[in-house]
Amino acid sequence: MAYWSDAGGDHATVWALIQLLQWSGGSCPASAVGYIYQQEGGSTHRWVLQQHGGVQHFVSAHSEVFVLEPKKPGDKCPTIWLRYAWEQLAGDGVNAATCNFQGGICAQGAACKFSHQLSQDESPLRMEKLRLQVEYYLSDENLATDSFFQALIRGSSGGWVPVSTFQGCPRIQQLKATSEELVASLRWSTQLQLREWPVGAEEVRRKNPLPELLAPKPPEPLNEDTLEERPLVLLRDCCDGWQAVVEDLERRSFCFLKRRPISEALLREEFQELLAFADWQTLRSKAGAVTRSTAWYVSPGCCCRYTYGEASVQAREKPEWLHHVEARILGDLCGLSRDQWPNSVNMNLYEDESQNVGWHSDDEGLFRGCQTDCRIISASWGASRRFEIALKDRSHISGKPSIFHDTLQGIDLHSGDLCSMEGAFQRHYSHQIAKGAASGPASSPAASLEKSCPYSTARINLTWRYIVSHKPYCPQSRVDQRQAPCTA
Ligand SMILES: O=C(O)CCC(=O)C(=O)O
Ligand SMILES: [Fe+2]
Repeated sequence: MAYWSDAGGDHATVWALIQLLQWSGGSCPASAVGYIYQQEGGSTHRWVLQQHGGVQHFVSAHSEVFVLEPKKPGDKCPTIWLRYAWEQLAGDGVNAATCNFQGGICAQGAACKFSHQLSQDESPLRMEKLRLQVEYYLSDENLATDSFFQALIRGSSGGWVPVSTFQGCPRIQQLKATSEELVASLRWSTQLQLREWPVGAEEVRRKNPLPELLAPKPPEPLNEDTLEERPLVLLRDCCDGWQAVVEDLERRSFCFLKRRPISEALLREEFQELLAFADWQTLRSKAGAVTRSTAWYVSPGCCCRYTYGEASVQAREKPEWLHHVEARILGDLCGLSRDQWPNSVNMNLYEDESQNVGWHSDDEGLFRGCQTDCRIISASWGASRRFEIALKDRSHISGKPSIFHDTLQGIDLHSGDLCSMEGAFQRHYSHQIAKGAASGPASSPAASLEKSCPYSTARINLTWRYIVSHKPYCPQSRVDQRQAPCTA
């Protein structure tokens, strides 16, 4: 049967209390935060409370289990966890006013013996990321086409999936989640049911019936010319040192990588120069959070603005100070003569790993990247970040542009690395800079730099592209309709 014991505030404590609060409609006292509940077989808290005559009866009969003492120094204040739980419930449409624990803010003040610090790994944001990712794997949307999880669920008794399975999934691997963290995050799921017994073999399942697996879609006709039919000058034809990340002849799509060919000292100097001199504009999400900063430079005579979603950035003429960076990268490392240099460069500044650019292709009309062969050259300075690419899934069930998750591959871009996207890559593939750090060890000795130097945490990216279709208001629209030099 059930047993109860006191143990400082952990996830299980909060989860049990939330169950209590939801069930009691708010009559449970705010101080009822110091117990942990476990039961062999993993029945619900609600059932046990019912057996004990309801919350009020249980609280008065077992007052000894409601203690507000940390078990060891550093145990986190249960009310901190409660605050996030409260936000979670409020977000899910539960009337937060019925949760009678003062919004989870610790009312003890300095008298509270618990710790109020949360490490980054325990942050509610990370928990939410993990939960949302697992919920996605088991969602109607994913299971309509994901034969792996369909087979696993159909083959298991009761539809249970071991939590450890998700550790094999690319996004979870990228987040470096432990099984314990996954379990902790899933306690907050309203879509999934978690079975926590036996410990170490926890399982999760959908609350709703499994959707049908849709027949695989017939492959779209590719309609791409072969390189023999229509030659394409690739950067690897211009100079050595490029390794293929994508060499998809069928789709005429290419992505190449050139690892850092220059000294750390020079990279750091260039980073500082770009940081100080570029005309950075902050981009924000709809919720107001800074996603990254950007700067946009074009060749003389052009005034095409660059548009990101709802933000539009004014063009600046490529400045003098940029010339030596362009000469090193476009000239020395890409083997391009001056007249072959791209006529625009977009700069991105990611101040830390929470800033990113989500899945997209560089399909702006300016570059005609989805209509013609398009060469894009990108270079990195500072912190390493994960560059991910995947085939586009245009007819995704969600109706929104999406990717084929099983084609996702990623490379770590370190300081000094060059990356290219060429041919019809923008038509067939999407790319992103994922949130979070790169997965492998950084090749740059960032650790040896001063702590305060943003070079160790921030990343600057320059992306060179050819504007081939100027905006109607730009004077160049009347004079310059040349093809990008990659089209032979
Ligand atoms: O930061 C990067 O490496 C990629 C940036 C990018 O994809 C873009 O600006 O379109
Ligand atoms: Fe891009």
